[in-house]
Amino acid sequence: MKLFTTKQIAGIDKFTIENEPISDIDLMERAALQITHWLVKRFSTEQKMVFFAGPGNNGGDALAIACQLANLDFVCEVFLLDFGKELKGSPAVNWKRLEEQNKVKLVKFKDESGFPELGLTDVILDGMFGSGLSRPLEGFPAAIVEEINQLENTKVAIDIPSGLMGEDNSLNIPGNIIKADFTLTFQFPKISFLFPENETYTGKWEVLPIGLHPGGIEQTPSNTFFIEEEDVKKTIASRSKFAHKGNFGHALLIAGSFGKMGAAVLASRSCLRAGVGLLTTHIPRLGYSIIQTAVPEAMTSIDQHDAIFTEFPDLSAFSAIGVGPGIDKKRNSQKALCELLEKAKVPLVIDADGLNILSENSEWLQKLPGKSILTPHPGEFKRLVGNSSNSYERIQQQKEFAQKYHTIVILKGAYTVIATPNGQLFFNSTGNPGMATAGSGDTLTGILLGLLAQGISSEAAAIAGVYLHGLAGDLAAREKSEPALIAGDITDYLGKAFIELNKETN
Ligand SMILES: NC(=O)C1=CN([C@@H]2O[C@H](COP(=O)(O)OP(=O)(O)OC[C@H]3O[C@@H](n4cnc5c(N)ncnc54)[C@H](O)[C@@H]3O)[C@@H](O)[C@H]2O)[C@@H](O)CC1
Ligand SMILES: Nc1ncnc2c1ncn2[C@@H]1O[C@H](COP(=O)(O)OP(=O)(O)O)[C@@H](O)[C@H]1O
Ligand SMILES: [K+]
Repeated sequence: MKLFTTKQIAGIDKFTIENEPISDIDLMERAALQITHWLVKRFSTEQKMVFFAGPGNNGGDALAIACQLANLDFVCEVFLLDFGKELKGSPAVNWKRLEEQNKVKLVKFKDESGFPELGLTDVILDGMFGSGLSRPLEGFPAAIVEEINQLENTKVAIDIPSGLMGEDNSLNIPGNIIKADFTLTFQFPKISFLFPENETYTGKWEVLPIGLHPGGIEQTPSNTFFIEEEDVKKTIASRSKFAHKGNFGHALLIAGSFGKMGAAVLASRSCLRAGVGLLTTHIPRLGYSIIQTAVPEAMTSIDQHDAIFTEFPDLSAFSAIGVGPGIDKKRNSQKALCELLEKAKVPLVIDADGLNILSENSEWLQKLPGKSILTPHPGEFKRLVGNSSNSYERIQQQKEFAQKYHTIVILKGAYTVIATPNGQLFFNSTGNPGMATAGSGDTLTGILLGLLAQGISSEAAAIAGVYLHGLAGDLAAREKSEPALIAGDITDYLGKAFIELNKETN
């Protein structure tokens, strides 16, 4: 799914109005109805619905929802922020409809002194500002936001919490943004919802489709995407009846050191489960019996060193190479990594200590084989790329880095972001907080390596790998719970993730 800026979404709204065609007021009614349905399912008519409406279409939505709910026997009150200007267009039509309906208490107020007393169970609907917000809130509307944020009542934001920008909030004033429990957003997730620091404003968010015109969506260019099932299905081909293991690549994984052999085991297992034909795991001498026992399907390549990575086998047999999980950063390992970068002719997946070594030797980044994949978590990213003051800035840095070094950067998190060398960004839609557990990054490295080794392009392997990793985590969490989920479960559920992906195709 393409993701758009709020400005682009306004353009798609306009396109829909002109080309469906549908009147502005009917589109607003359709959007409002989606929210009304959601509210009716969640709340009872015993709870009063208190709306705060602004001067634009977001306010217009609030008025339309109030009208619809009142017709369904909900007690509603509307408080309209009065900026001294008459309402125009659809918001004005909806205000008139409410006056004529005569079921909803309507109040206009100009300053904080007009702020109402609320009952404990009243639900607050925030329809003050939506995607038309042009600058951070200040003065009267900011004071109302502050009052609302102090209340314990359940708060539902219409389209976007008032005060929050759809993309860049670096210059915003944190106290002047509504902190909602739920945000019901129209048609597309707003990009700012995907950043961890904005969870406090959006609460749980849901996308409600409002039937925007497919032609408008198609013709609006975007280089930012939300990864969904259909983006991944096309990457995972079904196997020929006559397939043999030689058809699915030979991966080399360099992982583990004394005390960290688990990383090599986790990554090896998930590489195999991702469907690779052959896997050779290169490990220090003392890890030999561990890997042979824990992962009998893998062949081994044994380092001359007992405890760390200092050399690698002849590379000619391998279709992709993974390096980093648990390798430590000793001087000889650094040297070996540098040599690997110089000799490798196939894409690498570099994770964990592999990335930390690169951070300490940034001039080696020039040596990366084209279309290699780097998988930093935010701490590794900071060491590799530098500081950033917020997530929006960080993904700009990520984009530049991927372009500069012609590499794919996977910044791991709740909404993992993939940056490609051609300037595109892909946000992942799967995964859960149960995956915040030791070793779950190692399993991702294994999956990426397994896909890459099968000849899947680096971009497609990154997108599919991240999605499948999250999906396996989601399926595992369903049965194991989030707290009890451990990294190995992700690997164990990878099979179910492939089946789930296939299910829809048939
Ligand atoms: N036909 C459409 O375009 C649709 C729009 N929809 C709704 O319309 C919203 C966007 O509506 P609008 O473009 O009217 O914008 P908003 O309703 O978000 O706000 C625009 C108004 O707020 C004022 N404003 C902006 N920033 C301000 C600030 N910092 N302080 C004080 N005033 C400020 C503007 O001057 C303008 O009067 C969406 O979020 C969504 O809720 C939905 O009804 C779906 C259809
Ligand atoms: N809250 C979360 N929601 C979804 N996925 C998560 C969450 N927390 C962590 N993950 C995923 O788990 C993995 C953690 O990787 P990493 O931090 O490298 O762990 P480790 O170093 O222990 O292997 C990443 O793929 C990340 O996207
Ligand atoms: K809002």
